Amino acid sequence: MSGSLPPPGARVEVVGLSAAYGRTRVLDSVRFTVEPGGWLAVIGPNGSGKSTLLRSVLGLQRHEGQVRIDGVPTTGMARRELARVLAYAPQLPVLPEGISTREYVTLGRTPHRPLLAAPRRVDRDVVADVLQRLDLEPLADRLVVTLSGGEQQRAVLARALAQRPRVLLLDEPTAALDLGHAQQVLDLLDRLRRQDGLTVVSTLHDLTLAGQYADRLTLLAAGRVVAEGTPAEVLTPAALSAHYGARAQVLSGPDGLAVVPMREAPLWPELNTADE
Ligand SMILES: Nc1ncnc2c1ncn2[C@@H]1O[C@H](COP(=O)(O)OP(=O)(O)OP(=O)(O)O)[C@@H](O)[C@H]1O
Repeated sequence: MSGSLPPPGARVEVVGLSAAYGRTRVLDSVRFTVEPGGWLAVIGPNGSGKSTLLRSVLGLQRHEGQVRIDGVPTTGMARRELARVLAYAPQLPVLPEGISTREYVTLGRTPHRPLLAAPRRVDRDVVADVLQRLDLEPLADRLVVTLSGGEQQRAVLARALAQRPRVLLLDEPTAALDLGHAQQVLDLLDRLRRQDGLTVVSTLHDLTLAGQYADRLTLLAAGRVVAEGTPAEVLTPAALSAHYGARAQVLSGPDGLAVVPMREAPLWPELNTADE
């Protein structure tokens, strides 16, 4: 991103993070560290606490414990200061009515420009750059609420990237994307972290993509970290069986691991031999 590179990424430390909804505890003493330029994928079955964890890191969710950015607790940072460091792309964003995709993405520049000031040249340049990188130029003047689900997901990511954060928190960034756009988005994030040192923390249900792109995985189950490490250390058939109740093979290839679901063995094998 010439002339508008994000500043180098930051170290993120989460220590003893717990959260509850009412009396129900959904995160229990979660701890992880992501180095600058690292990519941590938080994985785990439905309801294991992944979104709550991201929202807690952002300070959008009441929690106990501490989040530190380059050693500084986020509780000591002003909202605007935090927004210059951390950006977030939620899983189910509520998009504003009546504004174009370009205007929506420009909202990402808010923490960087003087209050109430119109977008400056640098803001317009950054927005044009991310619109182009995410194939959103042809949609830039459409009302953002009229975009398809996958287009809206790219617009939300574009807004987060326009913020030029040092740390990007992504909740299921590829959930609504077709395979080509999922790879385009993940490849872009991969380049940003390798070239510019952007730190990425994402949830990902697609374990093959998690294994290909993240360098560390944290597996949550019922709000606790039950495994952490490299994809090869965490993505084992035994862990997938124990925590997802899934039957899967884990294959290793040049681009990393692939998690291949296995069908249940047929109850009546002779039905599968009809054309033998
Ligand atoms: N606002 C809420 N009030 C009460 N319970 C909630 C609320 N939001 C989430 N929960 C519960 O907290 C637990 C963790 O939810 P969370 O959304 O963090 O899980 P997740 O791992 O992101 O799930 P998924 O993979 O399905 O997106 C779940 O049991 C969920 O039902």
